Amino acid sequence: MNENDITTPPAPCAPEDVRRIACVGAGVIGGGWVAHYLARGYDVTAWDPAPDAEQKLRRLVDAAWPALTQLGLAEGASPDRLTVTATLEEAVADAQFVQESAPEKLELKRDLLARLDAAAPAGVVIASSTSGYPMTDMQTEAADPGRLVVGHPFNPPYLIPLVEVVGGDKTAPHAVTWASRFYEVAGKSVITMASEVPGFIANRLQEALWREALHMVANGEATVKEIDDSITEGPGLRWAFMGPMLTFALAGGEGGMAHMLDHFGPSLKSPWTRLEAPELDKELYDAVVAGCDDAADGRTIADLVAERDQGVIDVLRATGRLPQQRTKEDTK
Ligand SMILES: NC(=O)C1=CN([C@@H]2O[C@H](COP(=O)(O)OP(=O)(O)OC[C@H]3O[C@@H](n4cnc5c(N)ncnc54)[C@H](O)[C@@H]3O)[C@@H](O)[C@H]2O)C=CC1
Ligand SMILES: C[N+](C)(C)CC(=O)CC(=O)[O-]
Repeated sequence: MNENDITTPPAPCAPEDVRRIACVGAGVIGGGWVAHYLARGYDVTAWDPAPDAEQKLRRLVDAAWPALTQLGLAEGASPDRLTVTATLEEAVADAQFVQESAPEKLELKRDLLARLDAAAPAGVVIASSTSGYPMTDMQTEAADPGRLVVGHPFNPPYLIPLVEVVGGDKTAPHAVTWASRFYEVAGKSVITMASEVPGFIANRLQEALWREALHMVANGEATVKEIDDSITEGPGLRWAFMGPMLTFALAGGEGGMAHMLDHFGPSLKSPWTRLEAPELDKELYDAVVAGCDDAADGRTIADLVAERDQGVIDVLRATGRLPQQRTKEDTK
């Protein structure tokens, strides 16, 4: 959308000045957002139509609080700063940011986002936690679609840092910029996507793995336990600190990603997955090699190998699969 076509007013306050957040839909993810925002010292209003929603929400926050306390609470943070309202309108009336986390049903999201848009103060950015719907498909009923963005979290939002932010065709670019900055200020790690793609980035990757796993179970090729062990005892150990691209660059030894592609590129055509492999043409080859160089950010292959090896040892230790490191004091 052209910035000149935008009628969406700017947000009434800067991302740094937000104090009051509304969370609409308070199940697994909405409740997790509530816990996160409370721990970061915000005042939170929540609304959820389920009759037992308030008890469930308060139980979720209480259960999360010890972990959040361990991580370090913001000054003044308290579960007492949560207000559960009787109506959606009350929840958002005074909000400076709205996070929608209602069930993953397109019609429901369309109607709810339109209701939130009608009730929230002008310009306030409204983010949807959707796991995969493009905002273009959800913003169809809203009077001001310009302030609607996707803010896709990971479970539980109070511990997993990533939020993927992206707008739809009718989202004002300034709303996307505002939301990304807001999430950073609120302690999240943000990827602002340049364009919409269903499932965003991380869920497309997770879903590919998940579909392949389901095919293997359905065909009797692997058990559920073998699938889980193959990740927790294998690649999952590396993915906690190094993504799949740089990890595979190290499979190319001193030749890095270029050698990895020369060596293993042909196996893209082997029947290793049920997904169709993309053509490994020069453009893709160069983009992957250059992307790895960018991600390495000046670190040599030797630096990355040392980093990976230490990371795997740290993860093995942290998950109780290696003895905790003993200090000289312990061994006296
Ligand atoms: N569960 C997960 O791991 C993740 C879920 N998400 C997304 O978060 C959103 C919520 O999912 P969950 O929390 O898992 O679902 P959930 O089923 O745990 O919670 C949904 C909540 O929405 C409430 N609700 C029902 N109708 C509503 C309405 N019209 N307006 C407002 N609230 C309504 C329900 O009472 C329930 O408490 C979905 O869009 C989902 O795709 C995103 C990331 C991870
Ligand atoms: C299962 N899920 C598709 C709803 C998962 C997510 O959207 C993100 C996550 O927490 O992995």
